[in-house]
Amino acid sequence: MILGVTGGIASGKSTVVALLADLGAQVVSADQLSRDLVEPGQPALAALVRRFGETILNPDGTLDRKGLGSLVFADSEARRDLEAILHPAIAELSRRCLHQAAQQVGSDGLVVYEAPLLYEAGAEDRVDRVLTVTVAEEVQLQRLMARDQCDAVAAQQRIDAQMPQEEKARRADYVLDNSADFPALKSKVHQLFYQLCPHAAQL
Ligand SMILES: CC(C)(COP(=O)(O)OP(=O)(O)OC[C@H]1O[C@@H](n2cnc3c(N)ncnc32)[C@H](O)[C@@H]1O)[C@@H](O)C(=O)NCCC(=O)NCCS
Ligand SMILES: Nc1ncnc2c1ncn2[C@@H]1O[C@H](COP(=O)(O)OP(=O)(O)OP(=O)(O)O)[C@@H](O)[C@H]1O
Repeated sequence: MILGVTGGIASGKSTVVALLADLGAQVVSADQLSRDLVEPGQPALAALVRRFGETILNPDGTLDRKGLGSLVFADSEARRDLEAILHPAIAELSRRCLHQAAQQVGSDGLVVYEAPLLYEAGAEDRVDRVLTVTVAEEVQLQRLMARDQCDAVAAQQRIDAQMPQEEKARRADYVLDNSADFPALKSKVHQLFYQLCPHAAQL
């Protein structure tokens, strides 16, 4: 079974996925794959430089993620161009990684595909079921500002660049709200895991 985990920015996807990994799930992360694809020497990085110019590079030739982020979250046309370059490559690589992970865990195991833009990118067909992680709006803003050390304007721009979380929740098979504390989240994640993998409870 491949479970897609999605949700708004800073909703707690990575936190949920880390808990599932502790329980034995194999994880494929779209965010991580998108980072791997823009390492120096990769064709996607060269395509980004052609579109956005050398100023998106740090002096050592790596991608200036903060700089590119400030650019694309303030300009939806630039964001669409970035996605047109990266999403097809993420799609191809994630399909390969998911296939490999599914073979590794076997028929009783759980593979998790962490993908913030699962619905926006039309990636539902890569997974069997979808879990949306939600969080109260004011908690989301606070957690995002604290984690990324950004102001409310920059945080809100990123939130607004994604499909509303209510829509992600409406489309999902499972919804976990993460507005409360870590122990509350952990208990919800464990419950869901044993529902998805009942055999694991007997181990
Ligand atoms: C714009 C970039 C350079 C900013 O890098 P940065 O290190 O600051 O952020 P990071 O990659 O860790 O992303 C943090 C979160 O931002 C959100 N986010 C990222 N890209 C997008 C996007 N195109 N649209 C909406 N939200 C996005 C996601 O919730 C993601 O989890 C980077 O996010 C990027 O290359 N994005 C394009 C690829 C993409 O769509 N990735 C997200 C899903 S695979
Ligand atoms: N229940 C919780 N209580 C307090 N803080 C939390 C809780 N869950 C997550 N956090 C914190 O909120 C921030 C966002 O969580 P996390 O990074 O897991 O979100 P995400 O959905 O993966 O974000 P992104 O979309 O940017 O990848 C992190 O700093 C995390 O430690």
